[in-house]
Amino acid sequence: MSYQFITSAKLPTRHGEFDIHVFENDDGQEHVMLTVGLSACEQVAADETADNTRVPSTAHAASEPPVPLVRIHSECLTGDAFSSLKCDCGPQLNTAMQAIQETGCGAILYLRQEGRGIGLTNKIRAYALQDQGHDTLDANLMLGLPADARIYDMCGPMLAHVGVDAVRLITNNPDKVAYLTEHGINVVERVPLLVGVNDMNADYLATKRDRMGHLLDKDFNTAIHLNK
Ligand SMILES: Nc1nc2c(ncn2[C@@H]2O[C@H](COP(=O)(O)OP(=O)(O)OP(=O)(O)O)[C@@H](O)[C@H]2O)c(=O)[nH]1
Ligand SMILES: [Zn+2]
Repeated sequence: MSYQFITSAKLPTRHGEFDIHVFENDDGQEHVMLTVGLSACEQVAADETADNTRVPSTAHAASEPPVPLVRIHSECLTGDAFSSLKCDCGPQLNTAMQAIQETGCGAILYLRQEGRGIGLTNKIRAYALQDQGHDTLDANLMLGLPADARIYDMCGPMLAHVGVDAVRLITNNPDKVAYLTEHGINVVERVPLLVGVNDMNADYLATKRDRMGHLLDKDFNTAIHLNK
């Protein structure tokens, strides 16, 4: 599958101004990236290269350009748009946008892989099974669907478009770290993100921790609580 950059524009948000970039794959599926400060990061890097012969190495290290803070976020219509309490997606998205604005250098890759890649209709079918008491993993399996059908091969081309080959990745999901690392993107740091825990999603988070390998501790409190 190949991914083409289509267009970009400014996007003011309540967290600050981003650039929004749209990409399309061969099937016409759209993925979106929000960026802030990446051209500024590149400018620092370019200045560093130009000054390299004159700047002592310690000073050079001190003024290294920041590694962009990046969130790979999978579409969740119910959480991102409708403030669902069944998951943590909405608070994760907002917190990541805020944190990236605060660092001044980073990106949100908003991947159109609703319902961990099974699509909205199947996710709502899975929710119906969850209403009957099944957990998030079993509900997918009972529908004959994979636990997680997502792919991440669009991330490399999207990041390359803005010159990023090293990231501080905001995630609790080790699959994302592994995928990027295996595909030539240096994950300098994993930044845990735990926000939006409530009585309605505590079991869901526990299932992700206990059955899906997500890096959340017993009481959900080892992850850094970024701003809510
Ligand atoms: N099939 C299914 N998908 C869900 C469910 N709840 C949330 N999702 C989807 O799960 C995706 C988000 O994945 P998560 O497992 O919450 O988190 P992650 O992206 O793997 O990991 P983090 O980077 O730590 O957030 C979004 O596409 C949601 O639409 C559910 O109960 N069933
Ligand atoms: Zn969600």
